[in-house]
Amino acid sequence: MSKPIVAVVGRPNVGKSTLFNTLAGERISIVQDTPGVTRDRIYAEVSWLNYNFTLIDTGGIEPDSKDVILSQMREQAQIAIDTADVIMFLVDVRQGLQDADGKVADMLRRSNKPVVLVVNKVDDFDKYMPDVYEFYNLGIGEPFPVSASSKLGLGDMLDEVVKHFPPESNEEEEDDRPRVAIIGKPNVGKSSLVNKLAQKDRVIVSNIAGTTRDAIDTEIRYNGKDYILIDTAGIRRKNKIKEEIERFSIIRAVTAVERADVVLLVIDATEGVTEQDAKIAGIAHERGKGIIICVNKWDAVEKNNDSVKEYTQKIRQILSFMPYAEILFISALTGQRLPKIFETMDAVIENNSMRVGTGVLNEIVAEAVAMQQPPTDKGKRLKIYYITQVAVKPPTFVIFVNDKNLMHFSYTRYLENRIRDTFGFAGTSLKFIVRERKDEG
Ligand SMILES: Nc1nc2c(ncn2[C@@H]2O[C@H](COP(=O)(O)OP(=O)(O)OP(=O)(O)O)[C@@H](O)[C@H]2O)c(=O)[nH]1
Ligand SMILES: Nc1nc2c(ncn2[C@@H]2O[C@H](COP(=O)(O)OP(=O)(O)OP(=O)(O)O)[C@@H](O)[C@H]2O)c(=O)[nH]1
Repeated sequence: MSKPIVAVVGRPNVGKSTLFNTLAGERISIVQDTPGVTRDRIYAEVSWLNYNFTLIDTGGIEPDSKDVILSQMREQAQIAIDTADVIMFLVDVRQGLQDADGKVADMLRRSNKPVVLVVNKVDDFDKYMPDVYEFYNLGIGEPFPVSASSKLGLGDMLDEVVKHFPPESNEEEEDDRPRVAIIGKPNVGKSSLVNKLAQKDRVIVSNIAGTTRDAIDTEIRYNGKDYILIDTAGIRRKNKIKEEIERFSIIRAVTAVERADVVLLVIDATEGVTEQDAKIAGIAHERGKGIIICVNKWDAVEKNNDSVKEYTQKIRQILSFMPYAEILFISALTGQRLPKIFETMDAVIENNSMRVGTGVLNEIVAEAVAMQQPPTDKGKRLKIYYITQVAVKPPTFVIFVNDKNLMHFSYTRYLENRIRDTFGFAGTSLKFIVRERKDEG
């Protein structure tokens, strides 16, 4: 089930970051072993009642002259319109209604996207409510008063936001064709790869029914099998600032990965793997998707016998949080290893939804425990009672133990590796949940 996307739009200083932090809370730093992205406040996972959604901050505007602010706000709003299921339009009760707010409101209204008007800095409802009503003039509906910093009014606001989420069982869920997201930094060759994969077999380029987003999906057929390519390269922005281009490529990646079964992370071989590649890779890793690293432009690299080995080492080092990812050296230009991409995609998708039996799983773990004693702390040894797979996409295992605190990351890693020795699970992350069961042993 892909999570709804909620984008926050608003003028500088209205409190976007504050709202973001309040809603995302500690969840922002949950993934310790993935690089930067979550800490950049570009996106975060939010849980509210039974709802989970991805919050995106399209902002990051430097306050400048009024003209610049307006044009940047339009840009932000456009990104939100292109990517989000629901838009939160944030305004500031202290600054009151501004010209730019009106212009952006017009734009949002025309998009027909659900918009929730949020009036921030209402720290005292009695005092500020009369000023809140002024925002009805924007013509985008009822203003929801909140205080992001004092955590007031957020419940009512979120109730309104989740009301607009698309119904859970839409056509996209029933469609069993694999969905492939092609992500990567600007200029690494994403469009070229999409075109090469689609080639003459491109069937339709269309909006897939049931999605409220405007992403363009391409349906392709290879060896008699259908796939849907989720294209993040099609949308062009005339951003001038480097940080903005980066922010936008991350937002595009988040929204595409959310809907995908398998992710092709495209890296430019002529540049080598970089920290920004790692940030984008982290998006797919966090969401437990199948991952294939496509080292593109391999035709343009001067190679020797060690090139593949050297590139692989460097990738494994910079993307150390995803040692399970498949790596392919390709050329979107010449079509080198195109069949291999499809073959690997099929395998990775299968691995990402593979189930293994509880019996054999427990045998493997028992053997692993016999080979390497579980850790102890203050004379108490970790005991592993039982392991079972509870979910797929990604394969998720629950391990029952005597004391959670004794289950170190390194021992989980060890068990993961033993499980991989038997079942492979190439290209997919595995998730482990440790539960305590005090009554045994
Ligand atoms: N009184 C009050 N101040 C707030 C509230 N929310 C945010 N602020 C303050 O407003 C200022 C701007 O908040 P930010 O969250 O940085 O605003 P922003 O929209 O992210 O700003 P940019 O990064 O410039 O786009 C800060 O000084 C916050 O402390 C609120 O609910 N009440
Ligand atoms: N030599 C070589 N050049 C390539 C290859 N793939 C793409 N290119 C070139 O790299 C440049 C960027 O390719 P695009 O496909 O536009 O890259 P993109 O990732 O879609 O770029 P954005 O839309 O900006 O994110 C173009 O000049 C391509 O011709 C390849 O396999 N080999």
